[in-house]
Amino acid sequence: MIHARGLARTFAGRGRGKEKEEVKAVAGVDIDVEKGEIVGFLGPNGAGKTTTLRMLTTLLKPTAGTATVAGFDVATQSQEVRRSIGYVSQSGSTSPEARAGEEIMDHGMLYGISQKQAEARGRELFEQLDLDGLWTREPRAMSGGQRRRLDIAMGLVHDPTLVFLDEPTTGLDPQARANLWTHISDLRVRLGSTVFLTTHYLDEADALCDRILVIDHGSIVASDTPDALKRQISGDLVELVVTDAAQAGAAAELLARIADTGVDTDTTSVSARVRGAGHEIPGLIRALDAASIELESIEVRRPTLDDVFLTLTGRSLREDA
Ligand SMILES: Nc1ncnc2c1ncn2[C@@H]1O[C@H](COP(=O)(O)OP(=O)(O)OP(=O)(O)O)[C@@H](O)[C@H]1O
Repeated sequence: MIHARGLARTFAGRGRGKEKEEVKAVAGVDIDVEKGEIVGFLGPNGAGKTTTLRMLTTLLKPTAGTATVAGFDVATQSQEVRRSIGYVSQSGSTSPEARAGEEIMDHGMLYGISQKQAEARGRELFEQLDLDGLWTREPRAMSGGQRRRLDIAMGLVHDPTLVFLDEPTTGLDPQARANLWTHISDLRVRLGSTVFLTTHYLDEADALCDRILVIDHGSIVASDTPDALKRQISGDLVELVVTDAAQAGAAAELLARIADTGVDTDTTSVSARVRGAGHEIPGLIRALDAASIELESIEVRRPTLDDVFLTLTGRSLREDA
């Protein structure tokens, strides 16, 4: 559905001095997305997510590389690409004064479907996306979650085989986000859609996506299932907090015996990654006890996607987001 090779975009710097330098927003990415996949495109602010999405949706010309989307070339067949895809931008596309139903019908007709078809399809999408009873409501009088679902309905009214969603849940409360995840997953079940979405949220990518592409500084640094990415991290994070900072060194020595990585010590806190921590912890506690090291707490944490990101890029995605 999406096949990009060496896709790149450079922007001319507009400022003075260092700001005049070119910005390599996307530095030559290869992307393959197959039919029916839900793929998450993840990365911190400024990593190149929106620029890539805008190139794939033909809104921005690449400075190098090639891409086919839904079987059409983004450079030479932009009309065909646009007719085959739905694109829901970060800001949404509804006008606050229009009525929701009119908006969706106008949008369908813009894509060349008849008024009758647009109304039938629009009403069907309202039902599927829990927007029943809101056909004549103005988008400005809707909740954030309802407005975002209306944006998605607009992106789907012409039955695209491939949908691009740019940060679909940013700004929504946790319940509205989880609700939207269900609707996005349903798109594939009901319509067989392929979904390519950008997100800052690791939990979103984890819950929703079959596969995750991580982009950092314009390059793709990982592409795999959420589970496989998490498996790349060796071991659970074990963190001990000792009562007396003077005993941290001795605790670090004992932790080092079972650790798969170096041990980090910060005043009273001592941590390291330990493979199979569940088996190793009882012995560690006995050893600490025998050495009369008093613990304030012990915590074991399974690897998260944030750990994957930290390992790949040396930065925490959560901090950046
Ligand atoms: N029109 C432009 N002119 C100059 N630089 C740009 C332009 N658009 C984007 N950039 C730069 O390209 C880089 C990538 O931006 P992009 O919007 O693709 O990142 P992003 O991953 O989508 O970020 P965010 O999560 O904040 O939306 C950034 O350094 C940005 O400042």
